[in-house]
Amino acid sequence: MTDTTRLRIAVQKSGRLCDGSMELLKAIGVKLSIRDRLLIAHSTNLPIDLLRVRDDDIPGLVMDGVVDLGFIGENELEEKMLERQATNRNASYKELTKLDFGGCRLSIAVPNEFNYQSVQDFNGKSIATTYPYLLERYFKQNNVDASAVMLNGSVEVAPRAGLADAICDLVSTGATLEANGLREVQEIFRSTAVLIQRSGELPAAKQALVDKLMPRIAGVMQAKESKYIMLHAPKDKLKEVQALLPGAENPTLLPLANNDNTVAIHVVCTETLFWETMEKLKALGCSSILVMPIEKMMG
Ligand SMILES: Nc1ncnc2c1ncn2[C@@H]1O[C@H](COP(=O)(O)OP(=O)(O)OP(=O)(O)O)[C@@H](O)[C@H]1O
Ligand SMILES: O=P(O)(O)OC[C@H]1O[C@H](OP(=O)(O)OP(=O)(O)O)[C@H](O)[C@@H]1O
Ligand SMILES: [Mg+2]
Repeated sequence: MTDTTRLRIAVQKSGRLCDGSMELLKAIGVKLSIRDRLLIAHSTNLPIDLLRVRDDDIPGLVMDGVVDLGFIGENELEEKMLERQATNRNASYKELTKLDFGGCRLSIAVPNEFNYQSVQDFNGKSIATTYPYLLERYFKQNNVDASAVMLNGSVEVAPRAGLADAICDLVSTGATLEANGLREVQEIFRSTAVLIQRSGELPAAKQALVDKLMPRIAGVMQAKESKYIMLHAPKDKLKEVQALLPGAENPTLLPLANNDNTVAIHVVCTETLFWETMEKLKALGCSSILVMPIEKMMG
């Protein structure tokens, strides 16, 4: 019998979302004992079980209430939602937070020799994709009469293999398209990984655990974007120096031994400090400029 008191979280077993999800769980203090072959992994320090599955299965597991939470790409989530709505199955869930990994776009791409002018060029054409519902919604919105050819993998070889005129697939750097002689012509959906929860109420203890973990997730993501900055600055340039530091509030000013004209500034910046800004600080007379990563943050 499965233990229903433990929070069940679905994660992709291997693939583009796996590292981001597992690193995040580790960073928020969930210790896991993973055995590669096994579908289920138990946390050794919290009442959490991980279900390690193919990403396609995650929206359905959450919508059917089989798991409490799931890490999933918005593209897959939206596709499965449309599919379930079309077949009168429950498609509800709650989005807890967007995540800072899994960023990509779903785009239509055509062979380099395809003379593309506008989306109307797809009338009467066939497009290979793993996301037929998202693609059909897009064509419907644009009054295009095209057909989707469903392929679960190797979508990018479909035009060369004579299976379709164009493709609609995920793109990040564009390297896959380029390697297959294809050109991105139309973005139809922008996606990032998200953490979702099943709809309906969780038992109080599970909800309390989710409520404890969510600020930790926010803290980890905020820490990744933030930097701890230390520098020495001329006292008479403090205003100018502060104006250059992105998202910095209330810096700490510390006196320096045997130097009345200079102070040390310690500050947390909520954005990356670019080389250009460091060069401007130097030009103002600042020295010993250090930019350090922050591991965790709490308000
Ligand atoms: N190039 C990319 N860069 C960033 N994120 C991506 C990229 N490709 C896909 N993703 C995101 O990661 C999710 C999983 O992609 P992946 O290629 O690992 O899926 P898959 O081959 O369907 O894996 P599975 O075996 O679990 O079904 C995608 O649905 C998308 O949200
Ligand atoms: O624009 P790019 O940076 O080239 O990324 C896009 C590729 O990444 C994903 O596949 P992945 O590499 O995860 O392999 P898969 O096809 O086996 O899922 C996606 O399905 C594209 O094929
Ligand atoms: Mg998949």
